[in-house]
Amino acid sequence: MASTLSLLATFAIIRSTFNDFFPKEIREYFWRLFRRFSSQFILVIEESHDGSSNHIFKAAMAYLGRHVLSASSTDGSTKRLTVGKNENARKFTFGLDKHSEIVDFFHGVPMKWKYNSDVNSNSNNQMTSESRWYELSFQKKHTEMVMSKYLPHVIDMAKKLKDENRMVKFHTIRRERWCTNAVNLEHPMTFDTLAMDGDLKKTIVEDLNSFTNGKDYYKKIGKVWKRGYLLYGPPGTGKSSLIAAMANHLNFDIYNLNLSAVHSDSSLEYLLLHVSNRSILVIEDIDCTVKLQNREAGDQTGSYAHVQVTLSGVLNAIDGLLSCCGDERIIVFTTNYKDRIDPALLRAGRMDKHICLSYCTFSTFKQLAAIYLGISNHDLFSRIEKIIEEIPVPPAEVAGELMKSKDPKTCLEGIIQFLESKASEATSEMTMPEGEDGSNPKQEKGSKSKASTKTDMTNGDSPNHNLITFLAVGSNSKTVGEYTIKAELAAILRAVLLKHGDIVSNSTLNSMQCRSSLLEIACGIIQKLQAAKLEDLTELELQSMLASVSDLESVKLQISWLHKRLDEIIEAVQIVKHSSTLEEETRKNLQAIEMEKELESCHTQKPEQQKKALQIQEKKAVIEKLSRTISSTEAKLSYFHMRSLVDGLL
Ligand SMILES: Nc1ncnc2c1ncn2[C@@H]1O[C@H](COP(=O)(O)OP(=O)(O)OP(=O)(O)O)[C@@H](O)[C@H]1O
Repeated sequence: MASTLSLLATFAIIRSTFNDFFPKEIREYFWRLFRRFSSQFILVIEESHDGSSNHIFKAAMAYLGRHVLSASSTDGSTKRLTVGKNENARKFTFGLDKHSEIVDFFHGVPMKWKYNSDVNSNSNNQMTSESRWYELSFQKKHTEMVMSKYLPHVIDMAKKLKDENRMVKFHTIRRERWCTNAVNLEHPMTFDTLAMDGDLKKTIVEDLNSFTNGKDYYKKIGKVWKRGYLLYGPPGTGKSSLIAAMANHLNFDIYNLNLSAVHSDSSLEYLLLHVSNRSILVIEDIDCTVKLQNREAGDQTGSYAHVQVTLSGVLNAIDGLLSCCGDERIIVFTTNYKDRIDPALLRAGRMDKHICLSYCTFSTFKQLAAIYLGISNHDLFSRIEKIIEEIPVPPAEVAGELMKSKDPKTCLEGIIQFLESKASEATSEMTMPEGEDGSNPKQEKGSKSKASTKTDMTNGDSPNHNLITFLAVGSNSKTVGEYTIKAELAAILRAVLLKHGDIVSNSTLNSMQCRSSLLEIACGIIQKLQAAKLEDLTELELQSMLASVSDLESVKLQISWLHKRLDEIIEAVQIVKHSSTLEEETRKNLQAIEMEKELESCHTQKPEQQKKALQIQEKKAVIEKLSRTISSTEAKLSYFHMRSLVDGLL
């Protein structure tokens, strides 16, 4: 490379001497002659091409913008560069100044770039336009390589640089359309400042990187280049922060889709068709949209009655044909209550990764202390470790406490005080009498205790490890055999073990605490069924129970009998729904017969009378068929109407 540079420098000196001694016309004659025999090739890349802007010119501008600083000048002279930054760019952009040259080495081959510009003026010597072009010169023998490799490389790199340098935008909805003026997302959260347990952060980053580098892979397997993440966990555990970190890491825009601001599936469709590639579509608090299913079934009551988006509209957005209209897209659902989400949304292939964000563990606390106070250890850490593992406190609350003082000792003492007061609150709640349903009235519904939200990341295809529930062993717990379980469920567990044996003995979870938790979930489901009548249960509730049972089965709990019973109950609930439709149909047919009869009596002409009589006969046949279906569905239902939903299970 050094010898090439000195050659270029010598060439430049000869050229300048030549310019001093010969007039322009002679110089140009010599240059033409020289070029004819020269082994050099020059590509002229003009700003516009065939009347529109030249893609290669723009790419060259962006590419050289990055390389000008490190590239060599052709003759060792000072490089003249331009520098600028526009509002939507993250960094400065550099460029070659007029008539400047640089050499870029591609696989060791020198590529000489020169930037030119010329002002076009009219007869009054007024400037009308400016022509700009690059000259790329290289040795003729490299022509093939330049065309097939170097120019595509310039274009690819330019695209990457442009993506890297653009500001991340945050798009919101206004009147069922994306706002035209998206704001810059200046959220400072990155994966460096996000505190997370164990390897979870590394796993997420690797997953994102392999997704963005996976264009060819997705093409090869015939799958749309998109990825779905479900982020779940209690409030303040970092779901929104994780989304911001993802967007900053990938430099992807965020499209915040607030479903309650969308009033029809067609508006949803429109919005999704106008989400750009390389973006993250966020649907927060998806558990609220579970109501979608009820709306489909005609439930227009409640706080979601005004929302018209249906479940199938949302499903179509995730994995229907609509989802194919775009590339390199990420869809993120967030929820505080995973168990309230419609199981259809969680089915394999829809949400590829389920990420649980949990309460603050000691490891998360240490990361937060390093971020906020810049300390990796302190004498007070051991006290914090003891308390923090015992109580559910979201990272957001710990972060709030860490901001109260910059002095580590004062701040950590404040945190200890804060955690201790939380612990004493929790103790007083534990000793309060339980509500009718056995729940602690003070504890937020759906929230789990600490161990139940242990951070984990599971594949959407194998939902399981999020079942571990923390068991408060105390006055509310009882031991049945080797297992400790909520006192109110002890009788059910005893009956289950008696009838089905040790259903947890083959479980993939080994500790007694985890096994007890699995049994507690199963018994909780049985308890709900035991207390309910068929008409009390919605299909949604039952599907959610079924999802939990499937999760339990995936960790080898032997409860196929409970699975089968839930399937039967769901079928019965569907029959109830169906039978009311059948009854409605029968009523309509009866009404129609009455009308036909009246019309029949009005007609004096025989053919008309015969026609009406025929129509009446047809309607009667339909009614007969309907009543046969109704009585067979009633027979099926009577099984559950006459006995408990768990009859024969215990
Ligand atoms: N894991 C974390 N690491 C660092 N900071 C965090 C973390 N979790 C929460 N925080 C801090 O708490 C604030 C609130 O957290 P965030 O909004 O991300 O929680 P969330 O889970 O999205 O809550 P919600 O369910 O209420 O929307 C963040 O702005 C951040 O400062």
